[in-house]
Amino acid sequence: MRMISFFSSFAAAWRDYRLDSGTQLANRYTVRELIGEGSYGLTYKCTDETTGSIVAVKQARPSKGEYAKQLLVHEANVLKTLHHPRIPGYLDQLEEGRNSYLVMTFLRGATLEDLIFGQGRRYDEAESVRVTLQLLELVDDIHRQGFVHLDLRIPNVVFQEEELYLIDFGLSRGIGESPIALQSQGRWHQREHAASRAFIPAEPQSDLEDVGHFLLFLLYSSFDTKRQSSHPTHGNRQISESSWQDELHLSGELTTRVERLLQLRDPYAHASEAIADLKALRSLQR
Ligand SMILES: Nc1ncnc2c1ncn2[C@@H]1O[C@H](COP(=O)(O)OP(=O)(O)OP(=O)(O)O)[C@@H](O)[C@H]1O
Repeated sequence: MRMISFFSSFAAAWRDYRLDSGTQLANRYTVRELIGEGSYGLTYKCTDETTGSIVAVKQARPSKGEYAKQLLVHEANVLKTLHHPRIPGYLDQLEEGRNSYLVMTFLRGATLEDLIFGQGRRYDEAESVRVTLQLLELVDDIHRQGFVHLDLRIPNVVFQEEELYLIDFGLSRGIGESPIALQSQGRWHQREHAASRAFIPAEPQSDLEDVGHFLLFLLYSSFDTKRQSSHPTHGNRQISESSWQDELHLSGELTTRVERLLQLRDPYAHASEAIADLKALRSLQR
């Protein structure tokens, strides 16, 4: 059994080899460096030789087969429809050999996950609310365009000069739309993050609940330095809901807002309602 798992991870690593700097894709995009990787994609910073501009090229992770390709095509379709200056713009799609690629506008900056866990950035209550409001404004706009993101997590939020951007629309769906592309998947996919998220209702409330977990992550970033007891697992969306109230010692006003986002009481119906409520809190904090 252990030999099988050794060989399957070896095979996955071999199939997911990184493209070297200088590699040309479709005689147009020159790879400069790998900028990030997730479970389903490897993203490269490339030069578009026809325009001279820097672009981001996301490759469907070869070891994840057809499923990663389906997610990439889905993401491309979403980005073709959705338009916002704070999300990547769709540029192109390529098939080369057995590989599929999505070309999009390049976002400079670091993900919130890198800022908190890599650079030790801390967010106090006021800053956590300010950043969450930036996210909610963007999410509200996405909802108004008829979509839900459904994967609002700190690795999917990028900061460029203190401005917030959102990436990874692979799990995004139209509001009310049924789950995508899981029909042909083997059992091993069922345990994975994307599969576990695929059946979440495509409703604005699902995103608002994720925003609640996002806000807790920001708040826990300063809790970490103050006390050395329990803290959320790296990248894990499920922070213990029974304990954060005891651990974080938030003001009553902020606790109520987090609970409403997490749908533990009187849930917000729309992002705009949460925005108005957090803005009211911010004026109390001043
Ligand atoms: N448009 C972009 N500009 C700059 N960097 C990007 C862009 N898109 C993605 N990245 C980088 O690539 C990384 C992986 O991208 P992404 O999250 O879309 O991949 P994924 O495989 O779908 O991830 P996940 O496992 O979270 O589903 C990101 O964390 C980010 O660092």
